[in-house]
Amino acid sequence: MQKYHLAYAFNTLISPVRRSLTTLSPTSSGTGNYSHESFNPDLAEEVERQNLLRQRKTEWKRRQRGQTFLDHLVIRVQAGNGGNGCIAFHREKFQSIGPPSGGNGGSGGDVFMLPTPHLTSLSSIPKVIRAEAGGNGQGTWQNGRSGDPVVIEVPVGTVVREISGDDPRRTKDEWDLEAEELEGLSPEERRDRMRQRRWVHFPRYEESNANKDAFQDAEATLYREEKYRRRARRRRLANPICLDLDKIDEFTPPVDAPLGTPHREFMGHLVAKGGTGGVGNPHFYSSTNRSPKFATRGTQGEGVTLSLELKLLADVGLVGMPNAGKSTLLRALTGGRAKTEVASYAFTTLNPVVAVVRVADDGTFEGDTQDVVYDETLIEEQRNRALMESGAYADALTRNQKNPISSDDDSSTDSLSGSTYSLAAMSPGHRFDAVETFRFTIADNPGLISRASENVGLGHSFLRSMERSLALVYVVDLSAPAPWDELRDLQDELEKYQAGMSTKARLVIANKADLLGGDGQDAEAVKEAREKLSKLEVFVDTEMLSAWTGGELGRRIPVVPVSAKYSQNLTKVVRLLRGYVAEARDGVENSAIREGL
Ligand SMILES: Nc1nc2c(ncn2[C@@H]2O[C@H](COP(=O)(O)OP(=O)(O)OP(=O)(O)O)[C@@H](O)[C@H]2O)c(=O)[nH]1
Ligand SMILES: [Mg+2]
Repeated sequence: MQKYHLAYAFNTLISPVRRSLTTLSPTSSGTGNYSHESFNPDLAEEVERQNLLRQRKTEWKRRQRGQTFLDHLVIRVQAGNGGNGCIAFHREKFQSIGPPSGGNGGSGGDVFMLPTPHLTSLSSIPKVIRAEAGGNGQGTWQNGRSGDPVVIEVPVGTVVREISGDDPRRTKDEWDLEAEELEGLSPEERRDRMRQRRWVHFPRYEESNANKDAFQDAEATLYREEKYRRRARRRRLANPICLDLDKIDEFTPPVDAPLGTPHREFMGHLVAKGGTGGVGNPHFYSSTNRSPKFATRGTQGEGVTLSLELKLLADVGLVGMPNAGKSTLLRALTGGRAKTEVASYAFTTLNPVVAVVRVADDGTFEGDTQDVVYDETLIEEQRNRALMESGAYADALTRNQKNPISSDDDSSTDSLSGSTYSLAAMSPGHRFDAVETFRFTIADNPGLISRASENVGLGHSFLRSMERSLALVYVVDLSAPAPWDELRDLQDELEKYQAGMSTKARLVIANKADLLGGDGQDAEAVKEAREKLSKLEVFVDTEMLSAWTGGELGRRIPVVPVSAKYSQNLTKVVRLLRGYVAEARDGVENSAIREGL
């Protein structure tokens, strides 16, 4: 109970400025909706500044304690420039005046983006990525080598959007840079600059080249070709990159491909194309120009600014206030395998953690045992250390040995509380002997509090990892004085993040039910607990459902009282979740088939 108040004390920790601002307007519900009379641009600016500061602090908090989880990032990608063409003339013994022999420049490296299943965070992606430039052409018809492509590996579930238009973060391309450079110059100066950017001349031949018809013809052709490139660029700008990398694409050659067709590795989605190489002087050789002394430069590779957003793909997302017991629940549902921290202070979990729930045909799941206690991780560690020092593990079999821990000797009694702790809970043994027939992923998330949309607490940006979940589950603390208020706030915050998001909620888990009803002997306490639960059910059935499109959904949200710490009543939770996930997956598959048709 004390923890609960602590969490709420956090909620009320608002800066004096914030407090003065919110009291200004009667219409303010914390979303910046100030009434017309009290609107003051200075104050609005101050609110925005405070919001930004809080947002930065939130980001900072989420990267604390060596956590390398990163779910949004802006990167600059620059494809390689094309290499320049070469001006050379062939020379060999007894042939002092040979034909032009300059090689072409190599093309610049492209940049690809490839979804990879083994990544779970964007933290390994550098902020600036450059592909290699193509090599310059050389004498004796040697073409420059092409620049190596760069493949950016991103986690599956990343959404890539190009930052375009007038956004100051957008990278300027070669046309923008040239337009800037030419601004305010006289026509002659402009022509000279444009020539410098496009042509390479044989040493000391720049002047004479400019006066030659052959060069002027070549220049006219080059500008004509440039028109196509400008048109292609306009088309590109009108269609900024938008990729949803939610599945792993693989390149498979067609089944009827002829034998010996090279199997190319799929490198991913092209995000920036490398520049093309310039042409060497043999390209300009003709009957009227036997010794061309000019070649073209390579073009610049495409440069794009991309915003990456990681929307983790977990089937089920847990939503709850801090300390509601989401992390404990995740550990209980996964047989202790989920590596998520549990502690009695608010905002223990700073970033989403995804784990797998394995279910057998008869509805049992991995870790489906009632004699395991999932305590706070620090306490478990201390207990574990004490057990190890006392030699309790000396005879324990390793998990690779068959039947790792027998049910008779896998528990030891805690002398302080008298409760029984299984060794299996402390060293998660994979005791799931039944045949797994269904599995789904579940994501534990940081706590969501009211006013999270204003970046109070950890903000609500982590909800992006739940946008794609097939089902959402509210986790509330049943021992709290008014769990229905928690639910109301959670629903509000989900809606503020994305309208309609709360319609994905399928289940309300009333956790910490073990704290109610006393020891079961006190009839009064049991009655009180029952009343509280039924009040919560009535709230969910009436107020919460009516908030969703006037209750049109026609779906009831069950309220399940559980104790995550003592693994009580979790089989029902898993059974329900399994049903929702299977139903949603079928729906997704059917719609995919419909779209395919
Ligand atoms: N008695 C009891 N305590 C529980 C239960 N579930 C969790 N707790 C305790 O509640 C506290 C908070 O649990 P967490 O799992 O860290 O809660 P959380 O929702 O993940 O909290 P944040 O990560 O801060 O958002 C811990 O001290 C847990 O031991 C339960 O079913 N019964
Ligand atoms: Mg947690």
